[in-house]
Amino acid sequence: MSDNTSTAPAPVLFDGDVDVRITDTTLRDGSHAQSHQFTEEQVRTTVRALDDAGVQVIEVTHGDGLGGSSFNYGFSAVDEMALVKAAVAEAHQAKIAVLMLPGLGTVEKLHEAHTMGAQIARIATHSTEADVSIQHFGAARDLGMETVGFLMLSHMNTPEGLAQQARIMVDAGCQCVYVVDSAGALILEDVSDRVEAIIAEVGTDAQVGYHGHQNMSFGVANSVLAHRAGATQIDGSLRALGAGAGNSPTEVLATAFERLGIRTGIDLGAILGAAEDVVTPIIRRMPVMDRASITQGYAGVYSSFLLHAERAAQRYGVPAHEILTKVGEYGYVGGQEDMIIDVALELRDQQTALRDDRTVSA
Ligand SMILES: CC[C@H](O)CC(=O)C(=O)O
Ligand SMILES: [Mn+2]
Repeated sequence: MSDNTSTAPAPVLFDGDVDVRITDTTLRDGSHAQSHQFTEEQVRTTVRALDDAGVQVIEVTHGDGLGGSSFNYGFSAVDEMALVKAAVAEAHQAKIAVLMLPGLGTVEKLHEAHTMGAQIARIATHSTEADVSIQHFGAARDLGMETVGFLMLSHMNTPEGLAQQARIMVDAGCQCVYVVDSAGALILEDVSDRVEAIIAEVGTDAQVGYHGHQNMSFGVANSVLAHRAGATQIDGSLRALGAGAGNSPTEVLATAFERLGIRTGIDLGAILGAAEDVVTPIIRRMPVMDRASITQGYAGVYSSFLLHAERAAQRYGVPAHEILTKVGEYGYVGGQEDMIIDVALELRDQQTALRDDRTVSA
């Protein structure tokens, strides 16, 4: 493992005078809403627009991270390494980040992405499973990459529990730990309490970030509170393009932070243009707050389960929001996508039994 102990000075990661660094994930989390069908040309134009607007980090990979292109998660239209390479070629000031889930993505894939020019490795685990990321942080630091840790479904752990998980990541070489509201389930102090707890644990050993989803419409407000609590890296997505009801819109984050006098280094005119003129025309499915996605926020269900639930709903003739409610009750987490089918079958059987009862008693 690499020599990156928690006694290292706080990482200085930002270029220029910014108070908060925005990472745009249109080309990664947004890939869910696009059913992973981004073309190389779409990646190039989006990166160019984000880079021109002054966004410092742009994430590019399959929606489920490196190695996500598969039967289970959906095949990408274009190999993600080609997309990473294209993004790197278009970015003049922005760094290209890749995300990986240990187990789905491998260290080998990380090496490949680094060879393509990716500079930041974002390693994601469930909010109670940080230990599975240890070797990946070591590998990323050995490659000289900047590192970010994603504690997914952060609502499923307490602030103190999350802080302990953050410590594991930081000791492994993570330079910024994110509170990841994968379900859009956190509301205001739920976020700031978690950010504060992590800061209390990691101090100056690492930064803290926040990644929001819009299922209950709190992405931007939560981001502001996260920043007030000490978070210095915040994620967004143009036009909110992302899983579930989408992510905190990058263009709104930039506008709101500017109004609050919090410097992001982003040019407002340029980012509004990027959202409106570059990304809007290519969107296949605009993320919306509807019955299914709001249910996800309320029930605390992983945002990227939405399309899986909708497909199962169609196939087995049961409502998607009912599937998602049950998935929330059972506490399924990322990686358990196949259980959505089981839930749909369970609901279908219940429906059939109810119908049969009615027929008998009629
Ligand atoms: C693929 C990892 C995951 O979807 C990361 C993320 O964006 C989230 O949990 O919200
Ligand atoms: Mn997400």
